[in-house]
Amino acid sequence: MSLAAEPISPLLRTASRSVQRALSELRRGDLVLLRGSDGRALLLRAAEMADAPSLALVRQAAAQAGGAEPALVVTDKRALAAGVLAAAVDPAQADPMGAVAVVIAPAQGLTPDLVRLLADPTRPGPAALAPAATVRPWPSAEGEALQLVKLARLLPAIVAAEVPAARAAEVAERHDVLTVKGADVQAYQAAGEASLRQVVEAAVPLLDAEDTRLIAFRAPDGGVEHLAILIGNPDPARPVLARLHSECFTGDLLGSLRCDCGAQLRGAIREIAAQGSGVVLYLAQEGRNIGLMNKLRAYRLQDAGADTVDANLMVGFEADERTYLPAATMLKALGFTSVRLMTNNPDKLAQLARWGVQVVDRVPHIFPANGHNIAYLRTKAEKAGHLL
Ligand SMILES: Nc1nc2c(ncn2[C@@H]2O[C@H](COP(=O)(O)OP(=O)(O)OP(=O)(O)O)[C@@H](O)[C@H]2O)c(=O)[nH]1
Ligand SMILES: [Zn+2]
Repeated sequence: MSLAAEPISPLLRTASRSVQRALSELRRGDLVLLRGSDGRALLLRAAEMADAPSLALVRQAAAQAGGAEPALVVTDKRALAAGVLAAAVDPAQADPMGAVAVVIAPAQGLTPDLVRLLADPTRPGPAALAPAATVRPWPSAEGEALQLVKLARLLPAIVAAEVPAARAAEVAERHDVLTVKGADVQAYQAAGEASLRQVVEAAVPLLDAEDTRLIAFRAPDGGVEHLAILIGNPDPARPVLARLHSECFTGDLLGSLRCDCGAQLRGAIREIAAQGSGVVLYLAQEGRNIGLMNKLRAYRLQDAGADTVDANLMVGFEADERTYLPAATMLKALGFTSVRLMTNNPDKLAQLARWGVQVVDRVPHIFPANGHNIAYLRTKAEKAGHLL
């Protein structure tokens, strides 16, 4: 078993440091100054925390430097759901996950009510006023700002005021605001996922698989942690029985009946133990990588009639925000270059191959519906192409 010890480049170290700091500022509701890779500068904060005083501060700080009125930036999916965009945007303009930034600049100015109404689908407010919307093709400062709030696990919406690039440093200094570069936001994610490193390995006998070791991986920025659940002693020279499991707090831990995650996790462990050896990768990608809070928002919309795919779009995310680069990195670090993959999800097969892991076989991984998750399973088959 090799230790994945690719040295982290000084460039990535700098990028991840400033991105991580920006995430923490945004989660606290503080301002951040983003120098977009399109050369533009935005003073921004997460829409989720915007109230009257914080909107006033953005407005005043930008105006002082000859900047623009604050606008609201959401994804194309959210703008469509909120009725601000009339038609889908050309996917050629989208970021690598498929999102396009849409800037909404209401003629009467941005108010906390309008921000809430347009950004948060679970908190309806007064009727929308059909404000003007501008599409910003990728890469743009707005697109990079949306990636930041997604990484911060907040609602994918920001309040942003453009300031003249020449005065960006002055604005940041006067208001003691952290500056982050759009190029660093772009570099951060893929590079971090590709350089996960093993931190610790320990024996953890499981009810259904006594001969089990947990091998913990951490991203070099100290952030996300993923686990390999290694059962028995798989021979790396042969295709390894493997399951990629995305974290589901509600299903895995609480036994929620809304999904099939708990049954799939325990079923994978049982099946691998029965066959002798294999690995479950437990990926920190809660809610198809939108985070638990946003998944609960999506559940609210599902309770009001949306399906699991549309609910994600209405909150402003893609239907599925996962990449399996971390999974491929972990498999290779464990010495496994070919797998028999337990899944019904064609995207997992395609992405593993894309990241250099050979999938020699697909093992269906289907469990009986439970009365609460029938619509969820049907939607995965009909809309996400699941092989059920
Ligand atoms: N956003 C969102 N995430 C959900 C919902 N229901 C379950 N999830 C998440 O979906 C993920 C479960 O996916 P997996 O079981 O790994 O994979 P899959 O895409 O179903 O594919 P399989 O390999 O066939 O099981 C977990 O991260 C769950 O938290 C939902 O309604 N909305
Ligand atoms: Zn689940």
